[in-house]
Amino acid sequence: MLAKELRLPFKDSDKEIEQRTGADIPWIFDVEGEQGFRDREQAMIEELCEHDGVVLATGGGAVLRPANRQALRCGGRVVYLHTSVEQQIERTSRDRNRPLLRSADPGKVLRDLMAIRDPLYREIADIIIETDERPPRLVVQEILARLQALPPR
Ligand SMILES: Nc1ncnc2c1ncn2[C@@H]1O[C@H](COP(=O)(O)OP(=O)(O)O)[C@@H](O)[C@H]1O
Ligand SMILES: O=C(O)C1=C[C@@H](OP(=O)(O)O)[C@@H](O)[C@H](O)C1
Repeated sequence: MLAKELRLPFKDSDKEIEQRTGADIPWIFDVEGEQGFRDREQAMIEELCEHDGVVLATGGGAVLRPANRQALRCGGRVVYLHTSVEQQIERTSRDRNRPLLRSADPGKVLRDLMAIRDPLYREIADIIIETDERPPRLVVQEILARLQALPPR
């Protein structure tokens, strides 16, 4: 939706990894482990951040590696779509495609992940937007307005 408004191509790093490997992400986690997936993710993010004029969506763990944070910062503006853990639990409860959430207590996993990742997202974000109880259309409008208000780099 954002890419359409900005008239830019949209890239999803997870989808690109799946297309290139011909395997889905749960399969990559099963066969290569999380580190194997993270290596593929890092290579993909470094490649995609070199493109100009692209809206890039990453997986939620992309901020973990310093190399990814640097590539994302250098590549353009970074927007952190903040969602409370309560909403994350609700939004992911019917989704079986997230290997890290295959747990007896996905709420605890999400709380633990958020404690580690939230400061990392904040470290690199140019813009932080609250998405709880706000439809995607409003979130996109706010991103557009806040991008326009940023001083040039
Ligand atoms: N602002 C929003 N309001 C309601 N539901 C949302 C909103 N943003 C995303 N969702 C839903 O939450 C789920 C996870 O969103 P997704 O974009 O896949 O997150 P991520 O890529 O960060 O894992 C999807 O079902 C999506 O439709
Ligand atoms: O949070 C994570 O570490 C991950 C999130 C996933 O992407 P989404 O954020 O799109 O679910 C995907 O990259 C992989 O399963 C790891």
